[in-house]
Amino acid sequence: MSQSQGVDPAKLAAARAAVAMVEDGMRLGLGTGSTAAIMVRELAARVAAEGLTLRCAATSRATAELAESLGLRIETLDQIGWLDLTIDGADEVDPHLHLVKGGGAAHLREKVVAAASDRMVVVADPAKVVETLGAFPLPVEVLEFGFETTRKLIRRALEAQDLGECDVLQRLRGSDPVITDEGNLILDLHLARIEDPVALARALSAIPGVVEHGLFLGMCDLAIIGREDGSVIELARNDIDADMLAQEGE
Ligand SMILES: O=C(CO)[C@H](O)[C@H](O)COP(=O)(O)O
Repeated sequence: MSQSQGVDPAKLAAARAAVAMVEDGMRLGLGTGSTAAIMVRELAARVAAEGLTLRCAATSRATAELAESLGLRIETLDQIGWLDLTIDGADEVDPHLHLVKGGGAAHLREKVVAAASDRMVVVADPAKVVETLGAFPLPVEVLEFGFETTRKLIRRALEAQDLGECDVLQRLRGSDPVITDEGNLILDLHLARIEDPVALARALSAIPGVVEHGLFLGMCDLAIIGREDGSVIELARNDIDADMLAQEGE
């Protein structure tokens, strides 16, 4: 299709395999991040070549702008109502297809869109596949109002889960706070390992100033992991085995 020069071959392979799943007439959610951006370019090229009729909702302003610049029409989620398929990237994917997302500060809209989709397919490179979530700092979108109080409550929740030693750092771009598309702030939780993502998700969601955390549990149906040689591995839940992890760690 359209792109390939200078594009990460593993991300491109994953993006192409996901775009091959798109059928005429589908209602699609378009993810955010570098892999999702490659997917959007591949999708736009397919639409142009085959004249597909699609309805698309974007998970961020950045994705909406990219898609529209490539000729894809973006509608709001409410205009479309429900989606057949969302294709998005991830920062980490574990053997249960639990995800950490939000490296691009878009996990709030990404979660809303994924929750309104029949299927969520993740596109990623092998570095994203982990046995245990947590090496990637967990993004938490929080309200500006009471920001320090919310940070304190998050620290308390982490202490209750024996994660009290971890840094809880505000995400900055240069010296300015990162502001999300919804006008909120991001705290990154440097946890190293998340032994019990379900318990952590529950504890974070119970804090009023937390708008949304980056744990996506039980939402992803399929992860397409691209490889440098252009091949892909498709992982349904519990398919990520020790062999693959060992191989990718070499
Ligand atoms: O969750 C996300 C944005 O909020 C991205 O999907 C995630 O950060 C992966 O991005 P990339 O494909 O650039 O590695």
